[in-house]
Amino acid sequence: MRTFLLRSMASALRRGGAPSSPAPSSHILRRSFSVESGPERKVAILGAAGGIGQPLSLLMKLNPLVSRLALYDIAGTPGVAADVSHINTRAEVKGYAAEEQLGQALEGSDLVIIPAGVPRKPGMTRDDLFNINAGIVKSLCTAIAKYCPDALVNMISNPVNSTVPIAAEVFKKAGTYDEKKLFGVTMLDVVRAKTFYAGKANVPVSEVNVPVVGGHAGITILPLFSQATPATNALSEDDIKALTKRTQDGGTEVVEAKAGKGSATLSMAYAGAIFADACLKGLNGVPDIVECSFVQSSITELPFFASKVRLGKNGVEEVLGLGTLSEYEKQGLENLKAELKASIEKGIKFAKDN
Ligand SMILES: NC(=O)C1=CN([C@@H]2O[C@H](COP(=O)(O)OP(=O)(O)OC[C@H]3O[C@@H](n4cnc5c(N)ncnc54)[C@H](O)[C@@H]3O)[C@@H](O)[C@H]2O)C=CC1
Ligand SMILES: O=C([O-])CC(=O)C(=O)O
Repeated sequence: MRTFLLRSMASALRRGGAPSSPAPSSHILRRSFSVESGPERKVAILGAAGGIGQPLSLLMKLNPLVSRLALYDIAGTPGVAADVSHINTRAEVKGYAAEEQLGQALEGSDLVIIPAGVPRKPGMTRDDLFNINAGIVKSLCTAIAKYCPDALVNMISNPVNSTVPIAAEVFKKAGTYDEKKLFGVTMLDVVRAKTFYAGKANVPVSEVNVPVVGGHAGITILPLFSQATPATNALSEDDIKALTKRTQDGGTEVVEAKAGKGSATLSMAYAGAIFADACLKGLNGVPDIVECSFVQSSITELPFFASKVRLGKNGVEEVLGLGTLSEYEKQGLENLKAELKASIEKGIKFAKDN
């Protein structure tokens, strides 16, 4: 079944003179998002009025798998919720503006997406956000444990390498931890790796796949271009090194370009919406949904690690292995472990001490 959204976008394009069949944007959306509806699914976005939260709220409102959309923020929610609620798609939108409404926002959620917290400014690392964002994530996860302990959680707030372990500890303390349900969103690294690879290898970007493993900060981001598809012989070792560095520094590239006005928001909202869609498809029993995410893992000696993950009715169905790595990638894997381990331990210690 095509959604109203797809039909109306297609007809809008036709009105604008674009070829009537196939409509390019409906094609794009078909590739990126679900076009089927399905069972009732409630999604809550915490931090919904922020730079990521607003476009993410829009994209989740366009997703036909969502029947209820709860938008929560400590500032600016009513305006965003009223605005998004006028869009004539399936999801019924409600805004929740103050801390005492957080419980209502969360109750009955199947999926909670967290882009709440401060973003970087030029010169900062993601870890510089720890002092503020750790406390925000901890209090939001405490509420999730209380009001929707069975929901899947998509953690966007940085530093992801620490905020995911914080969330795990909070859930453990509350007795609600299920490692299958907690995801660090590293999808933007995949989105970037695909875009940069397609440009350099001169292959159609819509066909590209590149796994990105490790974590979500600097050298902990490890794109596996040796496994990129479609494969190409056109790239030299130097090209691969440059692509790897650009993927690792993608966030900083945006922070610098925004020159003090925040970090990636639009591309992150896109990546977050794609990942949330994959989680919902998994919950709905769609087979063979595989995306990269930072999850509890035993594929290396580190307790959390990003890799390909098969999604299913309970969240993580299977954490997939790393596959065959090139010598350069093997080195990258060894190089990232110390930093990733320290970030994970910092998150665990914070949650235990606070
Ligand atoms: N995982 C990833 O790949 C990426 C992660 N990020 C991270 O996402 C986070 C958000 O970034 P932006 O949206 O650009 O920031 P922003 O400052 O534009 O928005 C953050 C929103 O969170 C809200 N907020 C703060 N404390 C809250 C609380 N206790 N409860 C609910 N809402 C609260 C604020 O009111 C604000 O609306 C940052 O930590 C950023 O580093 C950004 C890009 C990519
Ligand atoms: O770089 C940042 O601070 C935001 C982020 O995580 C990204 O864009 O990958």
